[in-house]
Amino acid sequence: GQLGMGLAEMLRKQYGTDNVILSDIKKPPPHIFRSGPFVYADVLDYKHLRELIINNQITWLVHYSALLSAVGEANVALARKINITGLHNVLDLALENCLRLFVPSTIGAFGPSSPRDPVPDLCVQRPRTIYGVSKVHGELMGEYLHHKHGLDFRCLRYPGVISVNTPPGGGTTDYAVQIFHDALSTGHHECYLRPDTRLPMMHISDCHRATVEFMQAPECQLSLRTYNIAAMSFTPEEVAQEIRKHLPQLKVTYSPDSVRQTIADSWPVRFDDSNARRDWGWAPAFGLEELVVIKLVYQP
Ligand SMILES: NC(=O)C1=CN([C@@H]2O[C@H](COP(=O)(O)OP(=O)(O)OC[C@H]3O[C@@H](n4cnc5c(N)ncnc54)[C@H](O)[C@@H]3O)[C@@H](O)[C@H]2O)C=CC1
Ligand SMILES: CC(=O)[C@H](N)C(=O)O
Repeated sequence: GQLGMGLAEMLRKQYGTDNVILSDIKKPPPHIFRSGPFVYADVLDYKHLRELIINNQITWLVHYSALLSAVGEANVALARKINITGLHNVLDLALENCLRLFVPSTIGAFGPSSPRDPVPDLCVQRPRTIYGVSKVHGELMGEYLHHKHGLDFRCLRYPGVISVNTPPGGGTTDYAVQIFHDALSTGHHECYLRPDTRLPMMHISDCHRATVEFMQAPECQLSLRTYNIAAMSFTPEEVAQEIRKHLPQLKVTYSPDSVRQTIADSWPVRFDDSNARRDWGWAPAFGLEELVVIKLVYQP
């Protein structure tokens, strides 16, 4: 997906093009296919993953494959398979082959009984989506294998990521990507969330940088294996208002979708990322103002 392609690009700049293999079950766009090694790999195919790891002398594994929150609710059986069975395959392979393993978690790993403003790293986690349940399971499995067998498992809970202008994978925070696309094309965005729905968000470049910096942090600096990372929190109304500073004609109408609104209402409104800041020096570069400028003026 979007996040994997961007992260591969960043890692290739640091570690060399041929030293980073991108994989998916979907065909990437031609410029990605040409930009470095790409292989087909299904996370449900354990033997094939093992073959890839051994034949390519893999040392780090970044596991991004997942069904996101809204799509997961629409297909729970598939989400369970990809998000849980797929994760188990990856955990076993990482342990077996002494790989450093990164798996992202999400604001979706919290639920209505978690503190929401702000949510700390350690608190009640009772999410009500299959996506959230699978992510909490991932956090716990990774930490368990770290403590029991020394697996170098690292996990960041990402906010909603504002990626480039391509269709996102069916999440609850996708409107925040779509609204920029609509602002620049038709000038009209129909939002599936209520105007006052506040959620933690992050520009994709901050997300990639956090991931790489966290992966590179010496183990002795980490007091946790799963950290919240934050950059900004906004509502549809606030982001629309900020966009109108540049494109005053933007029109936003609201037609809340009950599935995604219910999910959003159960998620944190703000992330407490003080542990990430203290332990390995996390600091975001983009707030709402900078996000809107880069999206509308430079459009990455
Ligand atoms: N985009 C966001 O706002 C956030 C993303 N994350 C996490 O980051 C990761 C990446 O997210 P995105 O790139 O946004 O999602 P995405 O939906 O764009 O990408 C997921 C990728 O997984 C692939 N996939 C599906 N089934 C597979 C299988 N059986 N084997 C191998 N690959 C398979 C899909 O083809 C897709 O390219 C996910 O784990 C997600 O939970 C966490 C929080 C926020
Ligand atoms: C925040 C996420 O994990 C993802 N973007 C989603 O909305 O499902």
